[in-house]
Amino acid sequence: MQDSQLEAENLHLRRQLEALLREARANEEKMRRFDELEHRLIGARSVLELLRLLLSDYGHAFGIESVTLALVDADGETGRILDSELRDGAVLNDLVLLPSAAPLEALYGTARKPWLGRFEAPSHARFFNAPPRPPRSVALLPLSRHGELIGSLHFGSCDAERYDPAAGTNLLERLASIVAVCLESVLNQERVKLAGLTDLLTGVHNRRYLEHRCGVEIAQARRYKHALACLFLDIDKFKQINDAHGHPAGDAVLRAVGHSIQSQLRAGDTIARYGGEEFVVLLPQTAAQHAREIAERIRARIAAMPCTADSGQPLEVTISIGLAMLGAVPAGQEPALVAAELMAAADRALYRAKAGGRNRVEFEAA
Ligand SMILES: Nc1nc2c(ncn2[C@@H]2O[C@H](COP(=O)(O)OP(=O)(O)OP(=O)(O)O)[C@@H](O)[C@H]2O)c(=O)[nH]1
Repeated sequence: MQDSQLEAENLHLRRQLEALLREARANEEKMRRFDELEHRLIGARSVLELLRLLLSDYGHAFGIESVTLALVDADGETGRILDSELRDGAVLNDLVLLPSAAPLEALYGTARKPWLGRFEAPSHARFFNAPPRPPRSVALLPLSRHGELIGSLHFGSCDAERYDPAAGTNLLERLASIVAVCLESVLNQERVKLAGLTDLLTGVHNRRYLEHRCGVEIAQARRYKHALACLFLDIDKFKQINDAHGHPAGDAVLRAVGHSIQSQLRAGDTIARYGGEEFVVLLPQTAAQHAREIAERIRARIAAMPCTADSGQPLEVTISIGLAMLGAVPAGQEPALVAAELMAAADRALYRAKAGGRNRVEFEAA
């Protein structure tokens, strides 16, 4: 073989070796980033921290244009957990809550393996929440725990070749297992936390949560000079309902009233059962006139709400509402004291609503 031929071959081999080394280094770097993210996922302390890592940091670290997540939420509990975590009506656009696992079962079949390939709008679009540009290739990862599909993680790329059906899926399967365990763990933690702050009968928050929330809302209202309205709501002649139709009928009325009030509030508002047949609502960033309208609407809806006892007898359910607005607060005043005064003012207004004939709204400046 001639020297020049040997030299050319040598050069070619060297280039090949360099390319392999570059690829090995890139893979090593990818593994390092993967390990780092894996550690952060495992260390996530709240559902929001975990979702941020997955839906935002993961895409940035690996240059993935679109990362979305679907979670099965059959009883609505995950939605409630997220509502209590997300403040001021914030939403997570890249998260879809599914009322059942059926769409995921249809997607993954019994194999429940990651699916890699071209984006197919009819079956994949619902998992990508209308991104600015539809992805060209996707990786769809089933998330299972104890044999049940609990969700699905989706990566979308503008590069049509990025997620190749022939590529190995070991790393993605490992990621899916870790994400499923982490999600289950943080959701369980939040469930326990929420249970301690929820009224078991009505499913709305309890007084303990209200006291904490009221402090937060007052601090925010003072810092940003926002209005804060407080409603004290009490079911009228509730004792008569219990006495005439029994305690279970009374419980059903409490649940229906709690549900009706909640359904009329915005995501950033707070409703809590204060005790017995009393509820408190906090309306941040709501001026007096608007708060009056909301209170009046809640009152009217409940008065019109169809309610029947087990015997089939119609029940007349009405509520009285006291409304108070957070007034000017002297600097340095204890938030707990301010909260107590605000609720006391709403309670005084409620007393007047009762004395004035019930099924009405009364106002009192705090
Ligand atoms: N069913 C049921 N009743 C409850 C619960 N908690 C408190 N109560 C009842 O709520 C009733 C409250 O009665 P009162 O405070 O006299 O008030 P009221 O009959 O609503 O009368 P006004 O408020 O003046 O219109 C009592 O009979 C309590 O036993 C509960 O969790 N379930």
